[in-house]
Amino acid sequence: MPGDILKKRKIAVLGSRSVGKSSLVIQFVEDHFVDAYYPTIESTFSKGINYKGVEYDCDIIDTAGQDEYSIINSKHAIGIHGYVLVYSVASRNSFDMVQIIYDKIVSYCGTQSIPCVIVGAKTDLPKSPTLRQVPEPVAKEFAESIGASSIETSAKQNVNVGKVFELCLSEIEKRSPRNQEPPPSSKCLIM
Ligand SMILES: Nc1nc2c(ncn2[C@@H]2O[C@H](COP(=O)(O)OP(=O)(O)OP(=O)(O)O)[C@@H](O)[C@H]2O)c(=O)[nH]1
Repeated sequence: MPGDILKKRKIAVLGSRSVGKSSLVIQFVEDHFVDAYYPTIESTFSKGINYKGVEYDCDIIDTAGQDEYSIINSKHAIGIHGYVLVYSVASRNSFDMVQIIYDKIVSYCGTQSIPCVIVGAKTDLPKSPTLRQVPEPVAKEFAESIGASSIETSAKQNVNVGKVFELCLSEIEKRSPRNQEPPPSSKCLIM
């Protein structure tokens, strides 16, 4: 049925190495925390997400950690509906990397903005506020500047994990054509 096809969503999770992308996805899909570190090549997980009463069949693509030399290619763009860009609140470099990745995706896709959630992971890690390298308002300001949502999470303590994917669906649905107001010039005037 055409209605079923519309409810399939693909979400790509990107960020620097070891920021907690796999842990976030595994906590969400499989309900447990992975303490060990296994660098990811690429894995796709499937999960049904009920958002605002609608069931979405989501493919969540957990990608390999990126650095400034990594290249965005078609698998990061074609068929992807929304992005989860992850940094660690204990690593300023990983936050800078999120901004680089965002610019690369926008430039690869040739659009002005993309449906995206900026995620500050590992909030349980800085044992004192002085060990935190990315203050929440800084990330919020960046997210607002690009029209994205932002949230902080701990996969270890299962804080805000489900919220990440709800926000991502919300960003995707906000931009879906049927939720857009037609531009004023194309509005029909019934006489
Ligand atoms: N304290 C704490 N550690 C975490 C959290 N999330 C992930 N980690 C740890 O950070 C390490 C890296 O986590 P991964 O989820 O493998 O990171 P990744 O971003 O998928 O790494 P790549 O595959 O290299 O890109 C692991 O040892 C995790 O246990 C968290 O919320 N809190």
